[in-house]
Amino acid sequence: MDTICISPIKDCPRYQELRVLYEISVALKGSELGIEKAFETTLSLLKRHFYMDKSIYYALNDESNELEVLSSVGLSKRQELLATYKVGEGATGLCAQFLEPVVIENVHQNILFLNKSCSLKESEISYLAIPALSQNRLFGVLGVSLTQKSLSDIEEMVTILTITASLMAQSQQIYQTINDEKKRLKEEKLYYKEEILKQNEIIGHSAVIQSVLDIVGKVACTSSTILISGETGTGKELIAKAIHNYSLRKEKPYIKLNCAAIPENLLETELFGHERGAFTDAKEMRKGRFELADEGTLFLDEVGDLSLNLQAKLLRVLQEQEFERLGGTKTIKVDVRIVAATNRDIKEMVRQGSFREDLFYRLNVIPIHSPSLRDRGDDIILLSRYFLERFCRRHAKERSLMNDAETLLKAYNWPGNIRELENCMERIVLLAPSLHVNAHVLSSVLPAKTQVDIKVFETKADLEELERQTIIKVLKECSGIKIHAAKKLGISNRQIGYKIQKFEIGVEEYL
Ligand SMILES: Nc1ncnc2c1ncn2[C@@H]1O[C@H](COP(=O)(O)OP(=O)(O)OP(=O)(O)O)[C@@H](O)[C@H]1O
Repeated sequence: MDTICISPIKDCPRYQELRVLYEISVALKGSELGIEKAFETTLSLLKRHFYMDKSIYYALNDESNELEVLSSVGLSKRQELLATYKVGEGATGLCAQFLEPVVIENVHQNILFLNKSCSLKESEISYLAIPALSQNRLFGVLGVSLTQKSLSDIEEMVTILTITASLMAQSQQIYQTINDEKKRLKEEKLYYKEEILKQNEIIGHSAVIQSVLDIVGKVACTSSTILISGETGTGKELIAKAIHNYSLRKEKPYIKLNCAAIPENLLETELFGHERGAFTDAKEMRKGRFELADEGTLFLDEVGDLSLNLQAKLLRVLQEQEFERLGGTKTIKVDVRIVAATNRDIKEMVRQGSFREDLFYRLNVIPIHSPSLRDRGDDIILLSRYFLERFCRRHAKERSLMNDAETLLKAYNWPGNIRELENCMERIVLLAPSLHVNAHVLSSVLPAKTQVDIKVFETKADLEELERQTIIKVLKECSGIKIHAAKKLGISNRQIGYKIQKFEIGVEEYL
């Protein structure tokens, strides 16, 4: 009987080469996680399979235009450092310059083989330098030293090494892209972190804001409930964040709920969450803000807008720190610090019966009043400069306030407080036609009814008149009490006394 003898495919030399290339592609697949290990495995596979003396991958340093060893098998660390080639220098450099393989058949007799690493051995015969290209761009050079035992067909070897070098270049390209992206994201994260920190900074030297910060410092580390009152835009939320950031809960969640921004029928779900199927649209269970804020701080903004029904529910949570999700029966216990805020006159609401007295006392354990901007004296200037600088940076512009503009800022009433000032400074940065912003330009970005007649600011006398008017206005507001007016204007008692005398203001009129 005839027997058919098929030689095993493993014995075929082509099979072995393809097998090595396959193993190399597998090794390089994981290179986006760390290129060193993948390249080392690749170079080891080449060295072992083709009986090479050394296999080296040089990466092109775009800045220095030099080829530096990224990975090698057969070189010591010191030799790796020595083996740096300029583009065009020696066989490795020429390969990078002409983007073509360079073959040195006898390394012992060829001046192009520079042996900068001082690692040449007797057993080495030839050297091949292959450009590592990806999308026609040079990423490095693959250099190998062949021995007597290495494959005899140089052309075949060049083909295999060209495929390998191209795979290595592709891996390097992917790795570099991922690394560049990671670096960019890291820098961006740092930038936003700093921006957020800066935006949370409470700016102000006035006595009124310093006393607020004093209270914040004292109560932040306790778990007491805090009620922040004050006009809109005075920084109540900023104070709430500062309380959280200075507290022992700072690593835990800070959750905000604006009670006025959510429709009454949804507010309960927002606060306490709901079980699956609690109502038609409740496809999944959802945690409410109380649960999300567990171990952290819950900021209830515009708490004065809560309905009486929800006030009763809130009171229960505050008393017992427990509640049930909508449609649920399980009682959930939480440890939440409440900071509430309102721009309404809550005491008046209690008197009128629209706010529960018991809830008011529960919330008002530590009252903090956020002062209006017009009561912060020179903080107006401090804050304007701060916002101006911030928006200049953001919009890459340069603007500065002239003296008459700053005087006008202090004279203006700021009904929208710091938020209004902030918006005003952004408008100035975007709209002011020139670097130096004067009162005329400033008045054009303030609300129409407050715009100041430009003529007022034509001379020094005009400015003094504005100052006189401002002092009279504040004196009237303070019923002629100089010490109060001085505080409000952010000047000393002596200064106000001097100005009253200078402008011949009859204080008695206002007493
Ligand atoms: N002292 C301050 N320093 C720097 N920025 C401030 C200061 N106070 C307030 N701001 C800024 O003013 C804007 C309004 O502040 P915030 O939202 O905290 O006011 P609010 O009193 O909570 O307003 P509302 O009552 O309308 O909710 C924010 O952009 C905030 O960053």
